[in-house]
Amino acid sequence: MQQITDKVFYAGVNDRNKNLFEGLWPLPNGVSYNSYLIVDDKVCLVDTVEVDFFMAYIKNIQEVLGDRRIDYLVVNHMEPDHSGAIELIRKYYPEIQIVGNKKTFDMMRGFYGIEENRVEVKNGDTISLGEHTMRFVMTPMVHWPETMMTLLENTAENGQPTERILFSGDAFGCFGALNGGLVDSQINCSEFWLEMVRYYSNIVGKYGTPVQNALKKLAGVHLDYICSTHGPVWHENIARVTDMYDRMSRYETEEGLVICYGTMYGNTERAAEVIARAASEAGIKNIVMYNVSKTHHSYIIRDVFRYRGLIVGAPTYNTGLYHEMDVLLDELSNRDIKNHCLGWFGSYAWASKAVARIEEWNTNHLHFEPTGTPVEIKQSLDADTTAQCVALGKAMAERLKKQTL
Ligand SMILES: Cc1cc2nc3c(=O)[nH]c(=O)nc-3n(C[C@H](O)[C@H](O)[C@H](O)COP(=O)(O)O)c2cc1C
Repeated sequence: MQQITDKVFYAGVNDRNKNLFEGLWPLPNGVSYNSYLIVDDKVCLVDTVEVDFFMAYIKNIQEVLGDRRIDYLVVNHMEPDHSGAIELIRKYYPEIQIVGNKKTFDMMRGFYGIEENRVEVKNGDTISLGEHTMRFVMTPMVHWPETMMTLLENTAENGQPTERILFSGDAFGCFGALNGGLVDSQINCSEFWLEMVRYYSNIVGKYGTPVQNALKKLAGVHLDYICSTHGPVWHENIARVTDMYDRMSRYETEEGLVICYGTMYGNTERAAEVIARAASEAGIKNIVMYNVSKTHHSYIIRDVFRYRGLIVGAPTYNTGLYHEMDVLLDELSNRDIKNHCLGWFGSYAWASKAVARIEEWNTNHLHFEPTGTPVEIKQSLDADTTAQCVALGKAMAERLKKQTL
């Protein structure tokens, strides 16, 4: 049994079996589905877990509660990795009242056919559990329309709560199973920071404005714990994770460059090496390079959220753009990323299309600031195109050094 405060317990589970979260995102270190129990005069369960883990989950709950019944189930988020166990929870606790907002219940009807024992809440509504009160904060599109957060406050005599716990749904969550420890102060969090960026950039990244709106609603509220639905409970690092969310949702980046290329026979790759060397010589320290066919795109997208500069290059393939690069540019376009510079290059053997196609992606979808002169390499690098690659790397470095976008 894992306890967070005198009244709040952990009931979640770890998934070290799944290869791809949402069928898309690699889980090298697994993932946790977090669920919490508030045990006050009334008992409240906050979110559930993916249904495959139900037997482990119900044992966790019973370990905390014994035969005690659960009065409420708060559903902060309807994504099935958190709502999947609702139907089974209702079988064990048939009188449980489900707390959600109007959109939660629209989805609950569609996903699970549940229409009864519902308590509908709006932004700012409260439910008292005894010594603690739950306050509901609507945070639509972080990252589904029904998303909300639940702020648990103790009922202080002078009206000023002395303890606040935010059950934040997927916000502030990250990939990575919990290996024994739960609260950040009990564990070495180093592996979680980049995984939080990867989680945010790939899954929530499109919704910067709704995240900013949510952060505004929480501004000035002193929090003692943030209990998200994936990864550690934040206690010591609350300022760090809220600052990370603030910066990521404003698409704020560090000085740095992602160079990403597709290649079959190495000519495009050689050009990427020349560009990287030139950017490095011009003073850029943070340069990461990826072969788009080798590295899962979620890691590339993560680093695009970290660094302001992006240079992409790929061969022409069947009168189009090398497929993996097309896919990556589509994925990046889908995330409404702002405040970035883009350079590009490509190679071909008889009729070039790659460079034009990358430019189309940028003009029509990405809208990054075009930086440097694109380079087209026929068959292999020669002195001319080598010099153009040097110029492209240098131009990007100079642009990144200027800071403002
Ligand atoms: C299956 C295939 C399709 C290709 N299609 C085209 C094409 O439509 N137009 C063209 O100019 N070159 C085409 N090429 C040639 C490559 O674009 C060219 O050799 C390029 O330099 C390869 O870059 P790399 O050495 O980085 O793999 C094709 C090559 C392959 C293997």
